[in-house]
Amino acid sequence: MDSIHYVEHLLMSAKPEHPWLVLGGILLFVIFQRLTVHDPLHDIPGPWLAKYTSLLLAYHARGGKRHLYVDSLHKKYGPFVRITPNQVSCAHPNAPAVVYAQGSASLPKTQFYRAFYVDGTASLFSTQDRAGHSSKRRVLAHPFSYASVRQFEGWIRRSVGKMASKLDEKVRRGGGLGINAATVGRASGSCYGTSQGEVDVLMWLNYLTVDVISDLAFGEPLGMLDRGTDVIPEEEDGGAKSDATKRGIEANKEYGVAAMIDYRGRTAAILGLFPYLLPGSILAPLARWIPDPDLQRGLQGTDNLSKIARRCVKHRLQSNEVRRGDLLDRLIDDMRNKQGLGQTPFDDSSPLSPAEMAQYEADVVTDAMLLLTAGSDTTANSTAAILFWIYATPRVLRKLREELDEMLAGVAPSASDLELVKPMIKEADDESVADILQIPLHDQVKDLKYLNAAIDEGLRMFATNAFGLPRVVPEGMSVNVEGHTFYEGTELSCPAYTIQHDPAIWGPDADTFRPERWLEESASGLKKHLLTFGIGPRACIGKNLAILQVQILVATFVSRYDLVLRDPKELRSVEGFMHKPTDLWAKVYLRGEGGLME
Ligand code: HEM
Repeated sequence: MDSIHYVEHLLMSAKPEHPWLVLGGILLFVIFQRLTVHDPLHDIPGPWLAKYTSLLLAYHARGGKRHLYVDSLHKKYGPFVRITPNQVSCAHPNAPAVVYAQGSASLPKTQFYRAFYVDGTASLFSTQDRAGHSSKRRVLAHPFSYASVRQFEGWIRRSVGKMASKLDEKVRRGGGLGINAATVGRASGSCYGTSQGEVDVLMWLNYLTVDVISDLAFGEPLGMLDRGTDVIPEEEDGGAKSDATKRGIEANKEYGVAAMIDYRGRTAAILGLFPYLLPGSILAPLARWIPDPDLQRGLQGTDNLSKIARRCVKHRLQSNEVRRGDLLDRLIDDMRNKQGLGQTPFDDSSPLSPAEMAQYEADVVTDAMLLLTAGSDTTANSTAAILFWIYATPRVLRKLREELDEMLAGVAPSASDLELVKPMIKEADDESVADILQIPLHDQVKDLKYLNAAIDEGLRMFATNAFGLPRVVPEGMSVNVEGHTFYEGTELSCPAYTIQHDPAIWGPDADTFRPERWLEESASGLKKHLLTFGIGPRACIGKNLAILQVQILVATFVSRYDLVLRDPKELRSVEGFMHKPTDLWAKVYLRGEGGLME
């Protein structure tokens, strides 16, 4: 046994109290080192403890309000604040262009992202080095181009149509919506108070987006909308469930998919601040000993999600199903091409060795799981936040309805529109065709000015991506941000929430939801300050898919439903890696049938 494995073995077999001794030792060592070695960030202000340890930031990350904490630091110390021994938060309006620069000036991701490795494998998202990232990004760039994403519109509208049909049916039955409100494992597990006559709209958006992305990335919807819950049930009917459900069994007994994604993000947001606890470090096994149930749920969530992804990918690799042209097909195609395999079937005659097949599968699984985790709750949370702001601001709701009514009046999607949704027609039964037809076409809504302004404004106000995404100055390089020079090893981040609420950029009404600001003459310079999807070479690759869904969803809700929000004054939220509403409880009525004045 070599020394690394020996230490790993010792840690794995240590009693629970020993890791704390190790952690304490590490902390003392770090403080000693900081006191004796030259500190290149000595002139950057910030809380004194941040000079020595990331614990203070981790404490606020654990509380789910890191962005508000960092925002308060900027209010106190100015645009540059030291938030950990190595990291400077840069809230100057010009900072994002440098920190997230393109080309040779681009800065790689920090070690923080190792918190997202799956079974030791880096995904497109968590790959740190620039070259490795570029080659992975090339693989997925085409499937996520606008032209490709348009081909998924049929699948998306089928799921949105199914969601609308379910909501309609329950609303028509009367008594409002309280369906499955108490289901264990719903999203962040944060449902509160009574559900009488109300529905948590956020949960339905989660069912929808998990179904959409599993349809595109795993080959079929995971059946959340059908069941009205995102908990994949245990075997209960002797095998009558869908294949996808069967493949999820055992992987998801306690929490819903949204909850697993949520806990995973929260855990990564904390562990990512301590690289020596992350995969690749010999101390990584210690993370499993930290006595924090939420943190352990996050680690378990990653294991469970990767099990679901692995089963779905394996099923596709081994099946002789007709190609669907979905993201999974494309991931598999690209990997096969890269390995010069063409369409060789994956059976006993495969030219691959078992080890090669295992690596091949691990890569596809990691990216399929990335798509599920990066592409589902982000879209649901952003849509929920936008709907909150729209329904909480009656003036905006009225204006938006005028615009939508004019566009949709008399031009409801017809059978000929099915041309646009061809890719899924061969799979559609009469019921799902009827569902699809009640949903606005992307072509009808994509260029609506006020709709898009309301979406941008909702994303600005809520900031789904709220804390600063960290980048590191690489070896041999230095970076100048507004007169401050940062040297190799320094981590830089731009706090999206703070920048998106900066009165110097947005004016004195920066904290007001006012879509009109995006339509004014001065608006042309604003887009670069909206960091929702990130900017630069690591910006969101799924933006086209996300925007397409958000536009269709917001148009569907606004033109179809009245939502009477339980609390129009506050959208409660929690932050892990992403910032998300905890819920969106509302009484739901068909438009004009109750609740809201037109
Ligand atoms: C409104 C919804 C979404 C938001 C707010 C969002 C936000 C972001 C942000 C801020 C990043 C940069 C992260 C970083 O630098 O650490 C990112 C990256 C990424 N997103 Fe999204 N995203 C959304 C939807 C999607 C969708 C639908 C998908 C795909 C199905 C997706 C896939 C990805 C991937 C693969 C990356 C990593 C890209 C890379 O490193 O090259 N996202 N997203």
